[in-house]
Amino acid sequence: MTRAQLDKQPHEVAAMFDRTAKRYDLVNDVISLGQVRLWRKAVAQAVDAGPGEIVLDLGAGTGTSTDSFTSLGARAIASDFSLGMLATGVRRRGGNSLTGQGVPFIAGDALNLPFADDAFDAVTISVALRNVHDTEQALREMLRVTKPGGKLVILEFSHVTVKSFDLVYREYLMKLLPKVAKVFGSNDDSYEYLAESIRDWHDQPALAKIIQRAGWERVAWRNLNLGIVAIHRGYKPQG
Ligand SMILES: C[S@@+](CC[C@H](N)C(=O)[O-])C[C@H]1O[C@@H](n2cnc3c(N)ncnc32)[C@H](O)[C@@H]1O
Repeated sequence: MTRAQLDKQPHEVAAMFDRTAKRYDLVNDVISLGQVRLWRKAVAQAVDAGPGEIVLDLGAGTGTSTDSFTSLGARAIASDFSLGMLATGVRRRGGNSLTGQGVPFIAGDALNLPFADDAFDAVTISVALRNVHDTEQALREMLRVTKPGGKLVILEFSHVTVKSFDLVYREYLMKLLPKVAKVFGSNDDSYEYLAESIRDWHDQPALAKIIQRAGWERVAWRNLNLGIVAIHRGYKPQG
């Protein structure tokens, strides 16, 4: 378990996201310099879910990550344990948590999902696995609720692969990012935690090993923006 995960208990993580919920998407756009929109498109392409398929977006927050799947015709469910993030997403879609623009918002803990076995064609989690207290248990739960042969797609901050750029990026991450986030409305330690949790997170091969250990097969990854983020993919064994 990483240092940042050790420092914050699950209820503290949920409370932190409750506090940042209203400004979350704006701050995300600003601190990623708009790149988050491209990352979401790449995730939707990796999930590649068509009409009739059902996708679980875990740690979905306000549901912005979920929208990229419904725009391709799939059905998608947004699930998260921060009621503040879910409520913000529901409000933006006109108020009904079960029918708001076709995306149901379901409160649930990634470590103990409120869904049946083999329920989803694909399970995905965007910039949220890092925040879950027990990475491997979350990956096992995702495996349980995915249909045999179904897909896992993870978007997560990762490790920059070009050394000279890594030095610049780390300066931005640890010094500038928390300051920029504060200007746009975050007035607590949430974005210091964000920066630390990114710095302390597994690199690409280490995360791939954890995914395999949890039972997924054919695990592979693709770097975006020189490894600032990576998309990991895996499949649930057929039988
Ligand atoms: C950085 S946000 C990502 C939101 C969204 N996926 C996106 O791409 O914008 C991380 C989310 O993970 C959620 N989260 C963290 N641990 C969780 C857990 N154990 N169960 C469910 N959600 C969790 C937080 O509440 C938060 O909304």
